[in-house]
Amino acid sequence: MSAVASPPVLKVQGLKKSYGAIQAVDGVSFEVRPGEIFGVIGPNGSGKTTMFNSVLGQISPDAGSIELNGESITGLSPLELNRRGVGRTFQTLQVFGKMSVRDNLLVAAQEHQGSLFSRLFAPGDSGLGGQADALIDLFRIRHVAEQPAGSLSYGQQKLVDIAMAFMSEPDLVLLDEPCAGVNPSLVGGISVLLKQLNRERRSSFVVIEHNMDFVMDLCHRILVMVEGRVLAIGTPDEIRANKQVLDAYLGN
Ligand SMILES: Nc1ncnc2c1ncn2[C@@H]1O[C@H](COP(=O)(O)OP(=O)(O)OP(=O)(O)O)[C@@H](O)[C@H]1O
Repeated sequence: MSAVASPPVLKVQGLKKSYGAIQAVDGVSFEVRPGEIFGVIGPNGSGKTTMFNSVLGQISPDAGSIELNGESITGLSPLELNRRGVGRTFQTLQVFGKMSVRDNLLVAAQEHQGSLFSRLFAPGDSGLGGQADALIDLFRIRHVAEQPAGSLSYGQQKLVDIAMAFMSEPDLVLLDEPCAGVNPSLVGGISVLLKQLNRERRSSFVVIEHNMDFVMDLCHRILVMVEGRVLAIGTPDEIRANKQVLDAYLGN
């Protein structure tokens, strides 16, 4: 009896998005395998965020198809994607400064569960307290859990922000520049955390990041985007040794 291979967690085919004359994403295709940490790198303006936002239902692509675990998710809203097990972080912090760290986590989970008014009311526990506490311990933010998130350092707020994406116990998390603005001393810690989450929860990640050391250390495979197109996909070693990538990006 032959083993049935699992479908890719994420399959993107022929994705296109233009803004007027600017072809921001120009026919991008790739697959993310179950349990994989998949990096996306490329120069500023190469279309990484536009590709991300198209996958996440934030903007409508002009063409292309997107599948999650073998099922089409093309055109689904961010809320529907959350319900299907897709989490995300943004380039900018999404924490509520006046709410405690723990309440930020609870609200994030309630949002994923589809409570549209959850941001308007003080959050109840909704049975999610145990999950929040597990993440608080994993992220080593227990000592600040009851403090207003806005009183934390930027780096600590970034940790809270990342933890929030994991409250819905997602299969797939898309992280948009998790190291942006973070003190170099914390970058290694974020990498360790993401590896631990990947190992223990078996979730797959897509990570956009400019910090090359971080990407090369963290990711199993990396996609290089240039001018809206895929220049290369490969392991960190393959990408480092790729002459086209060196010429177009890494060698600069
Ligand atoms: N809302 C928009 N309106 C018009 N042009 C846009 C819009 N969003 C992105 N673009 C253009 O699309 C191209 C791709 O931008 P995008 O932000 O996706 O690149 P990126 O690789 O994520 O860049 P960065 O690394 O700087 O975040 C750029 O030329 C950008 O100016």
